[in-house]
Amino acid sequence: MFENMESEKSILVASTVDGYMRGERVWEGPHAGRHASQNSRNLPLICRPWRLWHRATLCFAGPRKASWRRCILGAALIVIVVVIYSFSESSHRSLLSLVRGRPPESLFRCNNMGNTTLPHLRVPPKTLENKLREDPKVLLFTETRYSKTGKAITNILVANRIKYKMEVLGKSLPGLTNLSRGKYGTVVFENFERYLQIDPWNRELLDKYFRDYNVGLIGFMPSHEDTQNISLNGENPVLQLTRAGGTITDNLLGMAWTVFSPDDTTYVPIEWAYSSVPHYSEEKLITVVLDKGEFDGIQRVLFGGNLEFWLHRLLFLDAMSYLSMGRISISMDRYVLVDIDDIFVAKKGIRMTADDVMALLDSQKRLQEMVPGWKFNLGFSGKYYQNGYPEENIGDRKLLGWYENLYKVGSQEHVDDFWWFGHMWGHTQPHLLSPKDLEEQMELNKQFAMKHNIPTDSGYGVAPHHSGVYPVHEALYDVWKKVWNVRVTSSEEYPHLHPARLRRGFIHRNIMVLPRQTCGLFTHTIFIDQYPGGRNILDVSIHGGELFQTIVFSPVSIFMTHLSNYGNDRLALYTFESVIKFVKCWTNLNLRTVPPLQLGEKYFHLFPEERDPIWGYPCADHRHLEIWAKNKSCEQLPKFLVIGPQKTGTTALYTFLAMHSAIVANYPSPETFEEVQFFNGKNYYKGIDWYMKFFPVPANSSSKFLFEKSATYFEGETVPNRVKALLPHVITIIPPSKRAYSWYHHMRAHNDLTSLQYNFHEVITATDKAPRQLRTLRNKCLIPGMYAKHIERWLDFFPASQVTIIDGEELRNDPIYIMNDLQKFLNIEPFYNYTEHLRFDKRKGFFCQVIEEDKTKCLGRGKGRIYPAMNESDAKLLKEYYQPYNIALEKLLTRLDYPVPGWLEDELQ
Ligand SMILES: Nc1ncnc2c1ncn2[C@@H]1O[C@H](COP(=O)(O)OS(=O)(=O)O)[C@@H](OP(=O)(O)O)[C@H]1O
Repeated sequence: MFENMESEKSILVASTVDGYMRGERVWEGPHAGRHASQNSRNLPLICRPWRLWHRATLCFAGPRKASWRRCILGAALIVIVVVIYSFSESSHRSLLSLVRGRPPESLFRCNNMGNTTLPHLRVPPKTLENKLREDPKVLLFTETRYSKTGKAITNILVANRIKYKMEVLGKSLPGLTNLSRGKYGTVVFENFERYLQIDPWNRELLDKYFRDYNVGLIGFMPSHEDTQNISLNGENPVLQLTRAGGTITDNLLGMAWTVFSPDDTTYVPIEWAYSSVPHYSEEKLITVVLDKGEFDGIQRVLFGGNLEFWLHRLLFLDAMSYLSMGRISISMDRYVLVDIDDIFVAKKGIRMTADDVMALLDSQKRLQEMVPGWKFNLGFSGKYYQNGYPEENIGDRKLLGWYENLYKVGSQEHVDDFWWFGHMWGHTQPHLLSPKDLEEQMELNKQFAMKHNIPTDSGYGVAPHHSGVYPVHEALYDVWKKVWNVRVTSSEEYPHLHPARLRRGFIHRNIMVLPRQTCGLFTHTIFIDQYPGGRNILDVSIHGGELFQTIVFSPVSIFMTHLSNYGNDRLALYTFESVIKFVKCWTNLNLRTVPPLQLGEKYFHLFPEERDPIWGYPCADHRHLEIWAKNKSCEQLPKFLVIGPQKTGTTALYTFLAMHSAIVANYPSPETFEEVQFFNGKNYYKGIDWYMKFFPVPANSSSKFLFEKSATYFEGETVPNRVKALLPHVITIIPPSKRAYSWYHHMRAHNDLTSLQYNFHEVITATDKAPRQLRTLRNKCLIPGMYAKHIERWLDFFPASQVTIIDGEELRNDPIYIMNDLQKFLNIEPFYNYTEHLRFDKRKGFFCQVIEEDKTKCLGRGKGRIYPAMNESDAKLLKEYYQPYNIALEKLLTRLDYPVPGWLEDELQ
């Protein structure tokens, strides 16, 4: 094979030079080679040595034999030009041969690949009555929030999307009062000693929980001693752990590791892992042991140390699966797709030659043997086709199959060997183009694809530098759909580049955005001996390190690589063949590759909760800012929100705020009663560009406080999380409990049929058997008044310092005091003295805006309606209904250092 490639290479060099000698673009069509070489004047620099060589040959064989002096001079010139050229272009490539060093080969040899039938995940026995709840969590006891092993554990849990609850112990021992019934599938002690130190009463409680729910324990031994004697009953030690092995009862029937020692401990496999994998030279081996629970009926997996060694991380996952009877298990399927971006884009000298293309194809075949369906996914920018050195231009053509099928147009075999997607015609970032230019560029790339028989129906697209995918540039989504019918893309930037394990997907306007991973190779990491930090860094990543763990911990991985990683030292081939081999050797995972569209569907089938995006604040991440259109500014986003709930005086607050010269309210939305209502409901899916249109474009000099009020935000389940990601501040206000009554009359005033059909009493006393519309009305009437519950949800996302709670009754009765106070909370300048601008209007019965000396402007008829007072029995009923919520509210306000409103005291009497 190697010999064939060599001979092929020499032919290719000759063909290229010949093509350029003709002064044409070579191999554009089947008959391109037929013209005689007439036009050799305007040769590119690269071909000059060839001309000199041609001259030199005349010394010996030409019709006009030159003098010997001229010949020697000519020869010397050739040598000088070649040497200078070779060195000036690249220290790694020489002009005539483009010969490079040998690409690296995998150092790792797997002893058992393909020879072992690996044990599979232990499924919960069907006969056993398993009392664990569905969707159990892990309960993790850590020493501090930042302890090393604790962090390693949470990183693994987060990467695998395993739910957990963390209890930071500090100096105390575990409080077991909040052990929810059957909720935890496994309990993990970052320091196993803490478990042993629990007082007998609490220990019995915890052990009972383990037994009742068939839950096991994972513990890590602190590393201060080499030998630990573990006594489970406080008397005779039943386990002796040493950091060089274990005197243990059994080993795990896990899913991830493949070799079991003959004497039933993990010592041998771990020793083998340490010794067979390059780069790991630990002095002491840490073993993992299983206590089968024969002593007290509780199964425990104990790690003799931390999780630094890669194999232990797999064992940890296995242990959780085993101890939770399979409930906390991750799937065994892993989908891996490798994108090669920048096809045709790389600069001269670091592009792929024909040899590189053959190596890519050979590697693809080898990968297919390990991973069914493996195909590289090529993203091209047609503008740079044939833009390299001659040998590289042959590489370009070879990717498309032109060379071998010179006389068979339309049968470009290599085109079909790969999957293809459009990158961008000139590799320009979409946010830098006008929508019209963007469309033109995409059209050009598509025309290019059609001309070269590249398939255009993959439904996948990738934007250069991820620009426009996230933060979303709507024009990109529009044009992608229009020109390419793109339905799936990928980005490293959502929600942020770092940390990589937290990258997630979302769907926007029916385009699936998948998280993309880096494999440690970038456009300029192309030679193994120049790998940043040394080759060892890449090799560690492959052999159990970051890259290996990315594949193991994410069911779907799309890797980003570039054309240059497949030329030069072909580092991408080395990297992927090595890591796939390593994964196959050490795990039972089923590796697969499917085309991007299928991959997208798979991803959101696995993680449906990720479909909905959470729009982040673009200015908090400098990378996002760089790929956000220059005409956009975070100054066009509100600085705070008035979030409701409805009927608590929010319109009065909104109006009074907007009176301030430094505060600017949103433009009214005609669709939703003037409120924007972005963070709840469907508007959120329109994206932040849509949202920003409700606010004035900031003038350079102004530092206005933009805000909006949507009374529907308060009780929306998803709202606090969405607001937190986008806006730095939020305020909320609190109304009296009679808001339910006000809301009911508001609905009647808006001719809501159900509220007209049923009286207030019928609404608030409707049971769950009542007609659906009545139940909906009842819920909307009553649920927002459970203030404590909703405010607690907001406080899960915001520090209390970013939330202010305003007493709605006070706002109504003394708005001047409230507004002056609020200005201080929001740090708004200049100070606006509301004393001069608000006045009580006797006719309206409320405070109104002072327009002139003797003139006020009040809120419209819809605010401060006149309706009969609530009857006493309903008031009593509601008082009882809201009592537990009001008690919780009183506690909450006291905790947050707010005065308890008078109306709340009344309610609680
Ligand atoms: N200054 C002033 N003028 C008029 N109304 C005032 C004022 N301050 C507070 N309120 C009370 O605000 C209640 C309406 O609340 P909202 O504006 O939040 O209602 S809405 O959700 O926007 O429909 C409204 O409720 P109703 O009395 O039931 O109409 C008022 O009691």
